[in-house]
Amino acid sequence: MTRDATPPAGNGESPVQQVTPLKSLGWQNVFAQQISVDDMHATPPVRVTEVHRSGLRVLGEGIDMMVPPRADATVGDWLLLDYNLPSASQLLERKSLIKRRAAGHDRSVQLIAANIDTAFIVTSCNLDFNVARLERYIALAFDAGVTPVILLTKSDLCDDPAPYITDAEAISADVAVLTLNAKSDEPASKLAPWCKPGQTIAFLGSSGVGKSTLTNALSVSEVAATQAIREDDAKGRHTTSHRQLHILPNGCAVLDTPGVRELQLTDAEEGVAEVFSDLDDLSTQCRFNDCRHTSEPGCAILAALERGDIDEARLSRWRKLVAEDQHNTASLAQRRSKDKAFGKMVKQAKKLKSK
Ligand SMILES: Nc1nc2c(ncn2[C@@H]2O[C@H](COP(=O)(O)OP(=O)(O)OP(=O)(O)O)[C@@H](O)[C@H]2O)c(=O)[nH]1
Ligand SMILES: [Zn+2]
Repeated sequence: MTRDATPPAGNGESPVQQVTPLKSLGWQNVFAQQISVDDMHATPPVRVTEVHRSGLRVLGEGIDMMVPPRADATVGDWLLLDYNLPSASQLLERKSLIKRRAAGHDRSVQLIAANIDTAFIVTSCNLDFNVARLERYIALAFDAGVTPVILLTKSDLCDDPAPYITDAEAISADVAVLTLNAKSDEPASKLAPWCKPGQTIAFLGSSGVGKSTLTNALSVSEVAATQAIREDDAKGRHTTSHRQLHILPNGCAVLDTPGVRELQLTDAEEGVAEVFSDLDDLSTQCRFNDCRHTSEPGCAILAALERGDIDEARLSRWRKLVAEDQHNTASLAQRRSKDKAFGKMVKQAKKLKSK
């Protein structure tokens, strides 16, 4: 897969052209192709804009209602609304999906958000800035099929943002890096290339980095609550209570996710390989297929390290991400096979009972 850091091309719309209600909700050709014109009337498309325990809030053309909760849908998803039996509404195939391993002992996958076009990975020009965390978010975005853009906030609060920019730009040639003061009028103009009608964007990052401030800056009205930050530790308090999809005045949708503090990678092997594509390519030259690049003879990675061609710290972050991803993926596989075995047992027990 090749990528570049250029923003999405305009969908042919001119500024004067009216943005339809569906388009401002993020309706695109990839979804339209999944439904016939006749079905558009019988089962109109609706987008999941809020996820609550009691149900999903869906919006469509002239539609704003709650449908029963379902495990297979998340915020950002498109459903073909079945008026008679909303729980039977068809889930449309996704363009992208951000997921993560659920917290706690339950190792199930948690759906975070669907059909995001661009994820702004937000961090500030202060103690929050952490290359390893950025790499994780970027790997996750790549893996989800979402275009990542690094967004460095609070440029006004630091003497010189240049070192942050240099470090961020070194992460991947395929990821654009922006720096701004989220509290100024910069967000609208700097983010404009990605925030077009029909596009869905999201801000990911730690608490207090400015995600709500950015959403507010792009909106006419204040839609997301911001809260004062604790200056001493550069951490903010958690102010986002549930996931929401905000429709901006210009017809772009913002998915405002709760602060994802401890992001774990799940099945993100491809994303990790993309962020570290140089190391991944190099590893194909190792003598052994299953080389762990620790002490194996003929290891191309270790040879490059010795020559000083690769950065040791970056190599160790790569190793850590690969290991973490393998661990999470293995746990999931284990759980799935356990579930399968249990299902089989239940089936057999039922069979025996009915005999
Ligand atoms: N000076 C300055 N302050 C900023 C900037 N971005 C955010 N802030 C301030 O930082 C604090 C936290 O910003 P929020 O937008 O609430 O952060 P958040 O990422 O939404 O935080 P959570 O909702 O907890 O995830 C607020 O007081 C903002 O006004 C910036 O670029 N410059
Ligand atoms: Zn090797």
